[in-house]
Order: sequence, then C-alpha cells, then structure tokens
Amino acid sequence: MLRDFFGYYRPWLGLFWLDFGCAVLSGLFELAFPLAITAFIDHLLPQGNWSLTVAAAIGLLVLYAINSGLMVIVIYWGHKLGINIETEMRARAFDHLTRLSWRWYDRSRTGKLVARVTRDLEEIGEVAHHGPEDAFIAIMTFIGAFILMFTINPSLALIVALIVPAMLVLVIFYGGRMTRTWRAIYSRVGDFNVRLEEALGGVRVVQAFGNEAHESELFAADNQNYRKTKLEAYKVMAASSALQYMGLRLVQVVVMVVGASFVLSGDLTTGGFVGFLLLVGVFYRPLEKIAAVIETYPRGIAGFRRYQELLATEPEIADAPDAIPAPVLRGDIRFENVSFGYDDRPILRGIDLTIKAGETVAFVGPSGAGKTTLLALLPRFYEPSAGRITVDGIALDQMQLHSLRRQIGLVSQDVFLFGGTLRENIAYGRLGASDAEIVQAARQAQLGPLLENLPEGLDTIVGERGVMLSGGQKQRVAIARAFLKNPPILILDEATSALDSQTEREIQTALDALSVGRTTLVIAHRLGTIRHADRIAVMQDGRIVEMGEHGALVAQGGVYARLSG
Ligand SMILES: Nc1ncnc2c1ncn2[C@@H]1O[C@H](COP(=O)(O)OP(=O)(O)OP(=O)(O)O)[C@@H](O)[C@H]1O
Repeated sequence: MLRDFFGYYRPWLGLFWLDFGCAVLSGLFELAFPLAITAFIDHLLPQGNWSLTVAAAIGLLVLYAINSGLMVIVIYWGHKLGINIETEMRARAFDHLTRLSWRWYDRSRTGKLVARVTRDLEEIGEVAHHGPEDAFIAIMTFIGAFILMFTINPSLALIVALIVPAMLVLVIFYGGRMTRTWRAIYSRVGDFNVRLEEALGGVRVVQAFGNEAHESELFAADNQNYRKTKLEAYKVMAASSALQYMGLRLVQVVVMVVGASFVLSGDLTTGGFVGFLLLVGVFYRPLEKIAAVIETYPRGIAGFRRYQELLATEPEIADAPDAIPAPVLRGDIRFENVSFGYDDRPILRGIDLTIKAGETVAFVGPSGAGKTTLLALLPRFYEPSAGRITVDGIALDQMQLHSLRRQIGLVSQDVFLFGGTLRENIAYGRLGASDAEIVQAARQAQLGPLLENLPEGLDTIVGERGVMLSGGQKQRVAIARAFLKNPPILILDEATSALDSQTEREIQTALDALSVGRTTLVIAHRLGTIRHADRIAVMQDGRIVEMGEHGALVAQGGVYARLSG
C-alpha cells in the first residue's frame, strides 16, 4: 500500500525534494542555533569586543532570516505538494465514481460518498505533505540534538536520555488514544453528512408531513454523539498536552540543577549550560512531531485505504476487452430467455420478446411487475442473470457501452434536472449543441410557449433538481433532451403522476413526434399511449403474459382486458 501511496509523488518529485531539502536544512539550523548561543556566551562575551558582538548578532539574524525563508518554502510548497496529490486523487475518485454501476449505487449512501471525496482526501493530502518529511526531520533532530548534548556534557545528556523512554511511552499511549477518538469523530461526521444530505434533500417532504421536530430529534442525536466524541478528544488532548509540558519542564529543571552543579564544579561552561538547556527543547520537540505523525498518519492511511477500495471497486458493467463500437443501430431488439433479480429474489423470469425496428411497444401490468426493470436492462444499467439481449443481432455486451447508450434515448418518470439553466439542461442531451438546435428541440418538445413566456428564455435558472419547473415542464425538458440526442431507440417511462388534460395532450404530441422512425418501448400508464402502440406487452410477476394489439387483447378477455376494463 505504501508503494501505491508513494506512486502519487512521482509527478511532483521536484517539489518533494525542494520541500524535503528545505525542511532538512531548517532542521539543521535549529540544531545549530543553541551552539551559536554557546559560542556567543563562552567565546565572544569574555572578549568584551562590542563591534564583534554586533557583527555576530547580525550574522545570527541573517541565519534566522534564511531559516524563516526556508519555513515559507516548507509551509507553502510543502502544502502545494499535498494539495497537488489530493487534487489528483480527487479527480480519479470522481472519475471512478461516475463509472460505477447502478447496482453499486443502489447500496451506497451519497453522504458517505461525499465524505470520501472531500474529507478522506483532505486527510490524505495532509499526510502526503507532512508524513515523510516530519518523520525524517523528527528522527534527524532527535539524534542530532542528542549527539550535540553528548559532546557538551555526556553525563547530563544521559540524564536527559533516561527520561526519553517515559516520554515516548506517554506520546505513543496518547497518540493511540487520539487516533481512536479521531476515527470516531470522522465516523460521526459521516453520519452527520448522511443525515444532512437526506434531511435537506428531502426538506419538502419533511415539511409536507410536518415532521420537522422528528428530523430535529434525529439530527440532535447525531449532533450530541458528535459533541460527546469531540469532548473525549479534547480530554485526551488536554491530558496529553499537560503531561508533555510537565515532562519537558521536569527535564529542564533537572538539567538546570544538575547543570548548575557542573558549572560550579567547572565541568561545564556557562555557554555550554545555556546551549544545553536550549538543546533540551530541540531534543524534545520531535516528540511533538512524532505525536502529530502518530495522530495524522493513521487517519490518512485509513482514508487512503478507503480511497483504494473505491478505486478497486470495478464497475460491474464495463466494456469487454473485445467489445466493438456499436454501428449505427436500426433498432431490432430481441430479449432471449432473459431473467434478472436485484438480489436473490427473481424479478424477471425467462422473458422472450422480439421488437422490430421502428415498432412502438407498450408495456403494461400491475405495479412491481418488472416493467421498469426490464427496460433498464436494454441500456445495460443492470446485467441479466440469464439469457441475452441483442440489438440488430449484436449482443449488448459485445458493444462498447458508450456507443450503445448513445443510441438509446431515455425519458424516465422522475426527470432529474441539474441546478443550472434551461439551456444547459436541454443541451445535456447532446453536449455542444448550438442554441438553434436547442431551441428547435425545445419547440419539438412543446416547450416553445414556455420559452417565449420566460423573460430570460434559455438562460432561466431551473433551481436545484429543477424545482422551479412544473412536473409537466420537466418531462418536456427530458423529451427535448431526447430530441437533441436523436437516438434510434427510445425508452419512455411515463409519469404516473396525473397531469391536466391540456399538458397531457401536449406531452403526448411531443412523444408521438419523438417516437416517429424510432423503436420505442413505453411503460404505459395512460390509455392514449397504449392506443398509439403497435403492440402491447402485458407483464405480471416478471413474465410477459399477453402480447398483441389492443383490440385483440381486449377480445382475449385476459389480464389486459381486466386491467383496461
Ligand atoms: N434498485 C432496486 N433494487 C432492488 N429492488 C428493486 C430495485 N428497483 C426495483 N426493485 C424491485 O423490483 C420489482 C419490480 O420493480 P419495477 O420498478 O421494475 O416494477 P414496475 O412494473 O416498473 O412497477 P411500476 O409500474 O410501479 O413502476 C419491485 O418488486 C421492486 O421492489
């Protein structure tokens, strides 16, 4: 996994080495400053040479200035490295998410997915920047400071070293606890996101049922859980900070007392004493870094693991290696003994059906009979569990998915509109369509009068999911998209919601115009549509139980006759 992780550094190696080099240099400066102070006190001060003292002070200031310049590079360019890696990963995650199959989305919750693409990757970015650099610098300053302390006074250095294991235990213990609490916090944030996504996305339903208080209660539970977990984290943080602070001061006081006795006995110079005290600070600082690494590293790694899992989730439906680009299809469709279930429960059972190019077939039957499911197999949103489907004699899975879907138009019951303009939403049928083409498609979809009435015309914002349009208007936008797409095969899942007769007529006119010259499969809820169909397939319990023209089916006196009666 680490190899995969470091693979992301490859495009940014220059940036990495710049950041790393500057961080190492800055670490070396930190080690050198106490020595400079020692030399200042022990060698410069006794000379009583004021101009030399000033020169040394200026020299020191220059070094500090260089070090602060290095800090700018480390902080800015180091984070740039992190955000570059994060951006690349986010792009890949999004790309991958848009390719995953419907079955996978059926089982996922959007809030959690959003958290993966945002929060998880932010964590990874932090680790990508701080991880390797902090770990290296911490070890370098730790060992460097100890060697320097040892050269100043070995006995004093050993006293300091004796306390290190206790401090390390402290850091690791609290680091571990911190990691666990952070993990809990992030899982709570995930719960939060899911709840927010659903409550706000469904706010109209919440209000329609007067369930605001109920939602608030559910939210309050998550909110309180989050609070509790966060308080736990603060408790750990407070205890760990206080203990680490106290540990460091303890060492400093011990060094002060023992060091003072060495100074008095002449075993240590005053400069050495002061330098040593400063080095104690430098020596223990990496412990904080180690603590920080211990805290952020597992979060980043956990995030990276989830990210890898996501990328490793193969889209269930993808192009076979030998798939061909679909030729321009005529629209002869055959279902050959097709069965399907979303899970173990069979939904479609041995469907055999042949539809000729240009034919309009209406699917009717009780709710839950499997009409929508059957038609979802044609653009390969789901894969049949048995049997096969061909178009113009070519099996669906022998064609490249995009080239197949490009030739199937879909007008579904719930039209999903994006939050932009009417133009963008219609042009979704064929990205890059000209304004003239969009207007023509809108007119064909009976949206002409609406466009003329809207002061902003095509630039009208439709609101989130198209809330500013009526149900009938949204349907017509979907029809306009299909006109623009101009596919040989059309799937129409008629809206069940009642439309007024005028709107229904307009939509029917638009649909009739749309289906001319195309193979059309309609899930019909309205008599009007059924009458226009060449044939009617009656479905029940995942089977086609009757098939034929309206008159013949009525005469047959079976399921259809009962349904339409
Ligand atoms: N994504 C899904 N995951 C699991 N089960 C599903 C899914 N979609 C539909 N089902 C189930 O499959 C069965 C058939 O549903 P389908 O939507 O195909 O029926 P339908 O005939 O189109 O009904 P309606 O006329 O009410 O739209 C139903 O029992 C439904 O619960």
